[in-house]
Amino acid sequence: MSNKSASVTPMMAQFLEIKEGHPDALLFYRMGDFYELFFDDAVAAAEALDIALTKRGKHLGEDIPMCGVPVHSAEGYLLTLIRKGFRVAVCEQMEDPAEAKKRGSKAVVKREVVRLVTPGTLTEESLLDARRHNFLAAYAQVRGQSALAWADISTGSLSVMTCAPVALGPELARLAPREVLVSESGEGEFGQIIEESGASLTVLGSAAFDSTNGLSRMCRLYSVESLDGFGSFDRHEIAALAAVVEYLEITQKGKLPLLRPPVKEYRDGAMQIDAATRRSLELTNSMTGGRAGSLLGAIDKTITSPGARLLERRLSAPSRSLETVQSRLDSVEFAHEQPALFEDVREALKSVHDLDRALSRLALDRGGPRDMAAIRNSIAAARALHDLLPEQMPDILGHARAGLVGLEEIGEHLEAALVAEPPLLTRDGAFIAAGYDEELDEFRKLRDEGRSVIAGLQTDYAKLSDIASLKIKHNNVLGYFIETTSTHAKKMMEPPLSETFIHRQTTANQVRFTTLELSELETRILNAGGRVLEIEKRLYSSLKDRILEEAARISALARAFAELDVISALAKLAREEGWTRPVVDDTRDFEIIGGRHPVVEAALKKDGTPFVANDCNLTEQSVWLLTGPNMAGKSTFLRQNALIAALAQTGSFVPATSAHIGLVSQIFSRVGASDDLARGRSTFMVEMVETAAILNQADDRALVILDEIGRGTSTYDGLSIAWATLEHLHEVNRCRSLFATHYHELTALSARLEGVENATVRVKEWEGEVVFLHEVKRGTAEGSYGVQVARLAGLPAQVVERAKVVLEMLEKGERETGRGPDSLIDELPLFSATPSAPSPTPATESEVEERLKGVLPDNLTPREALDLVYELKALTTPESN
Ligand SMILES: Nc1ncnc2c1ncn2[C@@H]1O[C@H](COP(=O)(O)OP(=O)(O)OP(=O)(O)O)[C@@H](O)[C@H]1O
Repeated sequence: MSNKSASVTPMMAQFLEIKEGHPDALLFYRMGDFYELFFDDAVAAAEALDIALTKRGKHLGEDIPMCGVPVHSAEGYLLTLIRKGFRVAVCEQMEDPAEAKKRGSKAVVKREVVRLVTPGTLTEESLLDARRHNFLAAYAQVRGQSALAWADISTGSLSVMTCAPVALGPELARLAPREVLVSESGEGEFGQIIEESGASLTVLGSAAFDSTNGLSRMCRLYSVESLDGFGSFDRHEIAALAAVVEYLEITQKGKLPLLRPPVKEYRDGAMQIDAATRRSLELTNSMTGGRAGSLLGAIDKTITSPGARLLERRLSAPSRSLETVQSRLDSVEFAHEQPALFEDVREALKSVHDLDRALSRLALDRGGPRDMAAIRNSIAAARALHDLLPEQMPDILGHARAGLVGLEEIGEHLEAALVAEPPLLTRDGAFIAAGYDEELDEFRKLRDEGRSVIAGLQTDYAKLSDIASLKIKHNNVLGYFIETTSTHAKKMMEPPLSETFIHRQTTANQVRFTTLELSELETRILNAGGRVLEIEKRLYSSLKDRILEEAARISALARAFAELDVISALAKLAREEGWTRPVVDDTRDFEIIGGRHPVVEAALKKDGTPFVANDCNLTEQSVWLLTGPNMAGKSTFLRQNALIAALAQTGSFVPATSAHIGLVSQIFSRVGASDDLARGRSTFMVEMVETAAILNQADDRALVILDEIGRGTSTYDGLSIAWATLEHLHEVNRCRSLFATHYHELTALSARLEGVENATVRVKEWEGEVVFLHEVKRGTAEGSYGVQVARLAGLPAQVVERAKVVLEMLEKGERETGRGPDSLIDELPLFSATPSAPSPTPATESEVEERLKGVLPDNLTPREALDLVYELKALTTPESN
């Protein structure tokens, strides 16, 4: 494709040259109202977008494949392409085609790539999920130390954290960045981890990660001599930050977004939750991927998008600082106690906009008047909120309140400058309010009221000439002109009137004139529209500068809104759902009374089924060994306790009657492993890898939840692994754990291990059926009821009956002979030879009843009656067929 030949048209030559600079992006080549794509780009885009592939001219004797998308609807196509993993280089026309023509008929319009659109660098509202962050991250290693930096250019946040390679996976799982940068040398080691996190991987040259150049790049960005004012950053952290900034410069073509100073985060500041735990707890995403069905989905009552993003950040990283947790809880409690006041706060928040994203678009010149109006309206809302809130409030609320003021001046300025409901784009003007700029008002008057200005002039001239019939008219040849009948020609063309009126044309009955004033007026009217636009654009630009000067304060306002939103949302949730404030302290206690699983509870509520609350106490005995039949509610119980801990340390009230939680450092949860075919691991292998991670990492402040460890292998192997794992947790990790198992043999361990308590989820047997009570009680399960549960699931009656027989024999055999299943198997009669066990409640009963219901005995012939008897017999005893 880069092979140029003499037959290449100038335009194609330009295309090829630009494309050469962006080999791994689709090139959106602007041609008038379309972005055109050529060659392989066209083929790939046409398929991805499901649009027609055509051709345009020839290159080296071959047709050039082409497709195109209209500029006005390009965003939708961009979104599809980005979602499908492409990156797009947007190449614009940098001059008016008329300019190019001046250089000769063959001259090509100047074009340049103005932006590279990649998953991590989106800013358009339509391309972003308002309630989620869009992070771009970079992972750097300098002299054996590593750091992860991440930015959301749509909000301007930039953070960095020292992050050893083992922590990379968990941190990526927490942040869920859309795109991660690594250096060429890091690709081999980290590429897979990054891709497994779901992010798109971008490899940059090592120079982008150079910490010395990086430091000066960062200093230039913030116009400072050193970064010390923002905190102390190590070389590897600077390298990661600098790579993010470098990449933004590359993709935004030098136009840097408004990045706030970098914030240094510490891994041990937050509860550590690895990727598998996040998945199994469904903290912020459900198993199926979305917010719906996740804990976040169930608890999010925020009103604003920045509030939703803050809540997600908090819930993704529950705090490990007692001070932070208490302070958040104090604020939620305050809001909880004043429902009326905080309903008003929520009402006021409805007129608050996404300030961070508006600011970012303005800074990147992708904004518009509506972004300014968003800032204006939000400042007005801030004032209203400030008036609502009392002076004396807990810290976080107090700080938020203080952040609501200080922008009055710019607020008033924007009130005066902008119309109430400005249009989206600057292109067509009409967003600056009347009375803001005299010159603009005048030009608008000329443009809009041109006719009446002219009508006024007509009256003036009629008076001056004393010709009542004098008219000012307009045609396309002359433009505006003054017209009188021929009878007045002489008078008009003689002094003193000829000093004012200049003769233009004489027709059969009329004479036409102009005046200096009229032609000036005409030029002004003609230019007025253009001038109006020009002035509006100039004013837009100076308003934008004013806003950007206040960016730091506007960001602080945005944070204040988000904080108020999160706190009032959590308070509302607690009130509506009857949640309580947890006691969080520095102990290793863990006692939940009447705990509930918020997501399962909400799902049950829809069917009108009540959720059974359950207690959990790991204070005395730190390990609970939970047995109970399938479907009894073990997984729900396990998860709910982990979720309650996460919620408490997020700073939220919790779904329980009371909760006492000693700060949890890490949560590990393995609930129902699944295959990881992509990595070539079986269910069992995944489970073992994950169990290994827990046993190697859990410290004595961890909370570990293990569900049916070892079920993916043979009974004895599984039992032994579960046994040893439980012992290790108890003796070595010494953490608080909930351990659910089907191996009833394990319950014997509680007698030997002091810190192990048996618990079970109760069921009742009623008329041969299991009834789930969902109640967790200390003690061991009486049976496993697996066969009964299988029947509930609709397993064919024959299979259920057969399973019962096998089970009975196995149990009996083991009891009486102490032999294992292998030796018993030979003694079991084969399936076909099984005596038909009378079923207490045959599954076919209803079929018989149904068949009988449709029979009218009086209408049956003897032969039909006999057939019916055979038919019914067949239905009740299928084995005899
Ligand atoms: N406390 C509860 N109150 C009411 N219903 C519950 C409760 N706990 C669980 N359930 C219901 O029981 C269903 C099964 O729960 P869960 O998946 O926790 O069972 P399990 O014992 O882990 O089963 P398995 O061993 O088969 O995985 C849930 O989907 C829910 O509908």
